[in-house]
Amino acid sequence: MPFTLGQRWISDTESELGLGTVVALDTRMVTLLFPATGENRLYARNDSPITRVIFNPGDTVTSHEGWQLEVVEVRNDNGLVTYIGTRLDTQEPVELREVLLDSKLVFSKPQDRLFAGQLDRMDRFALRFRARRYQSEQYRLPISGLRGMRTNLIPHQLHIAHDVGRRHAPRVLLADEVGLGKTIEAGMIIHQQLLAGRADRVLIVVPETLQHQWLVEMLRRFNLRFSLFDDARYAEAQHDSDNPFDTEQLIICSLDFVRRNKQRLELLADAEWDLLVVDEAHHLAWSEGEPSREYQVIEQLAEQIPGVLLLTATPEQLGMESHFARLRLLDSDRFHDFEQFVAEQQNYRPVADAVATLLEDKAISNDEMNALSDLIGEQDIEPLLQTANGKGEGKQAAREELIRMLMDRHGTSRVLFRNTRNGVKGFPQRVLHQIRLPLPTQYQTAIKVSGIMAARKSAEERAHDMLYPEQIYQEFEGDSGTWWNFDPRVEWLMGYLTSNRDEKVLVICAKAATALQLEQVLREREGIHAAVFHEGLSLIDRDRAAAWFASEEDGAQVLLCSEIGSEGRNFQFANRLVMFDLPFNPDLLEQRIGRLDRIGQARDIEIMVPYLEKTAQSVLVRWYHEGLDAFEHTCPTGRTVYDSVHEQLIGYLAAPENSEGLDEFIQACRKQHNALRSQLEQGRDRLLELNSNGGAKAEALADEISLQDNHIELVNFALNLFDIVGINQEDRSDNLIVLTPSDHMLVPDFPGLPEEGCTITFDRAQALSREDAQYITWEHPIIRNGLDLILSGDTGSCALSLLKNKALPVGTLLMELIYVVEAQAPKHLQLTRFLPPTPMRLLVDRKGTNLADKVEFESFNRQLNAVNRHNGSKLVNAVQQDVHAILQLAEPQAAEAARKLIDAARVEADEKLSAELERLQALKAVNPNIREDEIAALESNRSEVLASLNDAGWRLDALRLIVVSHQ
Ligand SMILES: Nc1ncnc2c1ncn2[C@@H]1O[C@H](COP(=O)(O)OP(=O)(O)OP(=O)(O)O)[C@@H](O)[C@H]1O
Repeated sequence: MPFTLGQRWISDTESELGLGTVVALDTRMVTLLFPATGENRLYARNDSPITRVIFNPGDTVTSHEGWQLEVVEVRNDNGLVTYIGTRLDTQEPVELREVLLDSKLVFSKPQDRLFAGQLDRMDRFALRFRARRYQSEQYRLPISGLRGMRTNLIPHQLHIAHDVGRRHAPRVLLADEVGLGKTIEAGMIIHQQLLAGRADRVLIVVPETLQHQWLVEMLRRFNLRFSLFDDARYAEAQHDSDNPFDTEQLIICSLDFVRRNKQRLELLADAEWDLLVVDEAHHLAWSEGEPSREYQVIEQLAEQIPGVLLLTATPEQLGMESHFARLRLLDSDRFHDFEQFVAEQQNYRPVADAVATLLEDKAISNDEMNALSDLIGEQDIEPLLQTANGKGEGKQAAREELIRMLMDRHGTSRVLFRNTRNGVKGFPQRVLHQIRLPLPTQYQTAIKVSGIMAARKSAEERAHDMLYPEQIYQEFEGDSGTWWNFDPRVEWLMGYLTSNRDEKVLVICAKAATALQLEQVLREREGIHAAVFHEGLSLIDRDRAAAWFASEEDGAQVLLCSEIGSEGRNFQFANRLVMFDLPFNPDLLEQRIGRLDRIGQARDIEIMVPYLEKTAQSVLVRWYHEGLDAFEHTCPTGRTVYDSVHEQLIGYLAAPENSEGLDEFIQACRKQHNALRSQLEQGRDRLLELNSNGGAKAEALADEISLQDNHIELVNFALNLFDIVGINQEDRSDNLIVLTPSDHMLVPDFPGLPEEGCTITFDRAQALSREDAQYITWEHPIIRNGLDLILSGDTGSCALSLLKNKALPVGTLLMELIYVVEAQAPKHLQLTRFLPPTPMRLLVDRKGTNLADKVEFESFNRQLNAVNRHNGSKLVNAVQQDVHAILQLAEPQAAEAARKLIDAARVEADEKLSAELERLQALKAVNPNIREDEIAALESNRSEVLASLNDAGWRLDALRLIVVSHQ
C-alpha cells in the first residue's frame, strides 16, 4: 500500500478509535496515531486491517477546529489529499489539508461507512431491515397499545380501551360493575396514550389503601413504572426541583395526600399532566352549595388536565346529584342542568329500542324507520336505511353505522361506560345463607336503656345506633364489657371457621373495633390466626395483612376487614364471605360482595349473614334480600329505592321491635325495584350496555389480538436481536427463556434487562400463571428499546456479501439499498398513523435496473455468503467508482417511490381527519356531549399533520454490496 506521512486512515476492526494519521513509516511497518483517543497502532505495510479515507465532491467534512466544509474538488499532491470547497458557516471558499480533518470522525451515512471499510456482519444488516419493516407495520396496526399487557383478552375491556384510548384527551367515567376490571381498562387506556405519544405525564389519584395495588398492577400488567408520592417522597423531591411533581412523569398519590395541603395542590395542578385518573370516584361527594373538599380538589385538577378518567363501580352511591356533578367534571358544557339530566335519563327507551331493532336480524318496519329518522334528524339517512333493510352485502355495515350514529347522538355514551354482569356473562352464582340467631338478654337490656336515654336523638341517629348492638352494650359497660362472650354470632363464626379449616374466609364488619375484638377472640379461644385489615393500620401493615391472607402456604385462613379497609381489593381466590353485620347503603353491600365476585372468581360465592333476630340487622337483611335482591344479584336500583323509602326504612331500623307493616313495606320495595329494573333494562342500562360491551366487534378485536400472540416473526426477531445485542439465552421448559447480559454486550446497559437477568415468555397463558416471567410482545420495553437501539445507531447499516451463482458472470455487482421515508413532527401529532418511518428496498444492478420486486428479501438473504472484513475492504476499494455510479442511478428511483408514499399518506390523512372532523361537527349539532375544544383540537391537528407531511423526506438508511463469485 502506498503510504505517505500525514495521510488519514481508519482501522477496520477498531472504528471507535476515530480517524488515524500516518506518523511513522519504515520498510515493513506503518504507525498510525489516533488523536481522538491519543493511541498509537503499529501495522504491517502490506495487508493490514486499515482503510484509506478519501472524501468525494458533495460530501461535508469537519475540520479539527469544528467548522464544516462542503467538498467541491479533491486535489492529490504526492499521495496527500486537500479538500477544496465552501465553508458552511461563512460561505467563504477554503482549502483543508487532510491532516487537519477532525479526528473524531464518525461515518454515519451507509456509503461513507462502506468506503471507510466499516462493514457489518450480514445478519446485522438483515436484522436492521426487519426491524425497520416491523416497526413501520406496528405503527399502522389499529390494535397497537393493546397487545402488550399481561391480561386475559376480555372483549368488553378491550372495546372500552380501544375506543377511549385513541381519543384526544379522553374524559370519561368508567363505571363497570364492581370487579369487572376498571383498573385494567384504565391501564390499557394509559398504555395506549403513552405509546402513541398522546400523553407523556400521567397522575393517578387513589384511596391511600389502594396505592400499592395500583403501583403493582401498572408494573406487572403493563410494564409501567409509576412513582408513589407520599409526604416523605415529596420532601425528598423538593431538593431536586421547584415543583417536586416535575421530577417524575408517572405518579400515583392518595386523595388524602392531594387534599391535605393547599400549596401542594397548587403545585400539583401546575405540573402539566396530560392525563388524570381518579379511582373510587364515588368518594367525591357534591351537593348544591356544599361540595366536599375531595370533590373540589379533583375539580381543580380536572380544570387543568386535558384527559380525565374517573373510575367507580357505584356511581350513584352518594346520590344522583353527586353522579351528575362528576359527569360535570368531565364536561361542564354538556352537564349543566341537573333537572334536564334526570329527565333525559328517563327518555332513553326509544333510543335503546331503535338500537335493539337494528341489532335484530329482521326487516325494519316503516314505523321503525320513521323513529330512526326522527332520532337522527339532521342527516339524510335514507340510503343507509335502504341498505340496512336490503339483502345485499352492506346490510350489516349499514346497521352498525346507524347504531353508531344513534349512540353518538344520544345519551351519555361518549362519556360514560358501564358494563354489567348481565352483559358480560360467565360469572359464578352468589348464594345467600341467612343465619338467624337469638338476641341475647344483655343486648335486649342495653337496647331498652339506650332507647330511653336517646329519646332526644333523631330517628336516623337511633337507626344507626341500632345497627350495632355490641357498641350500645359496650358503651354502657365501658372497658369491662365483653360482648363477644355472649354474642351468638361469635360462637357461630368460630364454628363456621373451624368446620371450614381448608377454606379462606373474608369477614367484613362495619367498624374497625369489631374486627380487632374478633381477632383477639378467634386467636385466644380457637387458636385461629386471622389477618386484620382496617383504616387504623399503616399502609404497610395493611398490605402485609392482605398478603398473609392471600398466601397459599402458611397464609391466614381469615381476613377480618372493616368497611372502608377492603374497598377495591382483590380477594377472588376466596369464595366465602361472612358479613358480621350489614352496611346501611346498598352500594356498600355491593362493594363488599365485589371483593370476591370479580374477574377470576372460579367458584360460586357463599355469602353468610349471621344476624340477631328483632334487631335493625334483621330488618336490613330482609330489605336487601326480599326487597332488593341485592345479595344474589347486583342491584342497579338500590340507590333510587333507598332514596324514595329512606324515611320509612329509618323508622323500621330505629324501632325494630315494631314490625307492623314491615311485610307490606318490603313487598312495596320489591315492586318498585322490579319496575325500576325493567325500566332500566329497557332504557338507560341497555343503552349503556350496548355501548359499553362492544358486542361482536369487541370479540373480533380480542380474536385479532390473540392472533398476534406468540407471533413466530416476533419470536425469531427477538431471539436474533438478543443474539446481536449480546444477551445470553438459556431455554427452560414451559416456554420460558432466561436472559442474562454477556461480557460482550453491544451497549453496557441494555435498557429493560436487569443486571442479574430475567425470565421471559412469549406465551400469554404462561405469562399469566408465571408472574416472575416477563411477557414479551412487540410492545414490551425490551423489544421497543431493542428496535430503538438498532435503528438509532449504525448497527447493520452497511454490509458486503458474496452471491455464489454460476448463472451470473463473476464480478457482477448488485446493491441492496434500504431507504427510509419519514416525517419529523412532534410526537403528539402522531404522524406515524399515516407515515411511520417506512423502509423502501431497492436491489439495483450496474445498469440501474431495480430487481427488488422479483427478488424477495428473505430468500435472497439465504443465498448470500459472508466476506471477512479485510478482504471486504479491499473489494470495496476496487469497485468504488461503480458503487458511486449505482447509487446515482438508484437515487431518482428512490425519490419517485418516496414521493408516491408521501402523497398516499397525505391523501389518507386528509380523508380520515376531515371525515372525523365532519362527523364531530355534525354530532355537535345534536349531541351536546361533543366539546368545542375537541373540535378545535382536531382542526389544528389536521392542519399540522398535513403541513408536516408536506415536509416529509427520505434518506438512505442501509446498504449491502453484493458481488457474484463462482467459488
Ligand atoms: N383482563 C384481565 N385479565 C386478568 N385479570 C383481570 C383482567 N381484568 C381484571 N382482572 C382481575 O380482576 C380483578 C378485578 O379487576 P379490577 O380491580 O380492575 O376491577 P375493578 O372494576 O376496578 O374493581 P373495583 O370496582 O372493586 O374497584 C383484579 O384482580 C384484576 O387483576
